[in-house]
Amino acid sequence: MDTNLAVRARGVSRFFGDVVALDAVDLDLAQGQIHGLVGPNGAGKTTLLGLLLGLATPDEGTLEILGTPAGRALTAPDGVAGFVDGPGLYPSLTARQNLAALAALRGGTRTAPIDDVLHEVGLTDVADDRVRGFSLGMRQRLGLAAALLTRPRLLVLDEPSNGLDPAGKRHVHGVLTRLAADGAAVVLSSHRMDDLEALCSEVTILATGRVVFSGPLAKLSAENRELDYRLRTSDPAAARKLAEETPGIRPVEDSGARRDSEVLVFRALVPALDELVTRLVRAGVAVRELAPVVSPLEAAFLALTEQEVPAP
Ligand SMILES: Nc1ncnc2c1ncn2[C@@H]1O[C@H](COP(=O)(O)OP(=O)(O)OP(=O)(O)O)[C@@H](O)[C@H]1O
Repeated sequence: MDTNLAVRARGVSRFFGDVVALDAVDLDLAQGQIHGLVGPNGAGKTTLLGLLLGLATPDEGTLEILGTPAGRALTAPDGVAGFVDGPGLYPSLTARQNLAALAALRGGTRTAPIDDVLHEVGLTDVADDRVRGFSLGMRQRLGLAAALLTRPRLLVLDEPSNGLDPAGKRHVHGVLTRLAADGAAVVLSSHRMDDLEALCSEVTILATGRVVFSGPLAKLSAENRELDYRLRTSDPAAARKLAEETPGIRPVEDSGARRDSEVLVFRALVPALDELVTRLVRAGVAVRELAPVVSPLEAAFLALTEQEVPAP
């Protein structure tokens, strides 16, 4: 067994009647890493996270969590915390009382100080307010605080950025990054590719219950993959002409960009892109914006799950 792995799944399947929610999933989650889980609706993300939380057991395959084979009993494995389908909270209790109730359930000895976790997720000011009046984002943060209370070595989160405003999101990202830096494994699902790219070192892409990619985000980089790019310059006409003359640059006509638009959209590999930028600079054309229309992760997601690329 690889002791650096927080999770090792081999051939894990899970069925709901005729529905194959997970189909022979292999997954390695390393300690000290934040791992993103993406996939279209119904791909099996929540089902997989539920297995890690002990909410269900695999119908086929083997699953090791923090070095222990997942048994048949439906209990959260020791050292694992998190939630799927939103955190379970008592609405009539305050944030602090919710955490105290959870700490009492855990025996109180192995938990982190309540004030510390409230501070960590930025809920100190509303610690004594009833959860009934909390927004979705505040509930998400309290759910995270509840998970942190148990000092998890594996944190499992389903759409943790749901309902968070930009400041709340930054807060949560900071918490997760610190947790991973301290050696915990974090796995989270999200439909927000920008969140995953900002946070995760590794991703797994699921499609209809199967793993279609799993590995470092860097492996999905633009190096070996043609992407669509948007280019805005000080001289759109000159830029268009230079792009047409540069080998490997293909204009994308059906992208919604009009001929007279200031923005040029084209498809290219990175070396052709480098060449075009060099030619623009040499011709005295200033590059004001050059960016992929969709990020490398989103492009891979769309390609691997066979979804249509939206027009820019
Ligand atoms: N309790 C259940 N009973 C029957 N079918 C289920 C159950 N839970 C999940 N499924 C089915 O299993 C498949 C995977 O569902 P799951 O919720 O894991 O997907 P998901 O990737 O989390 O989707 P979403 O992005 O919409 O949350 C779907 O076809 C779903 O309908």
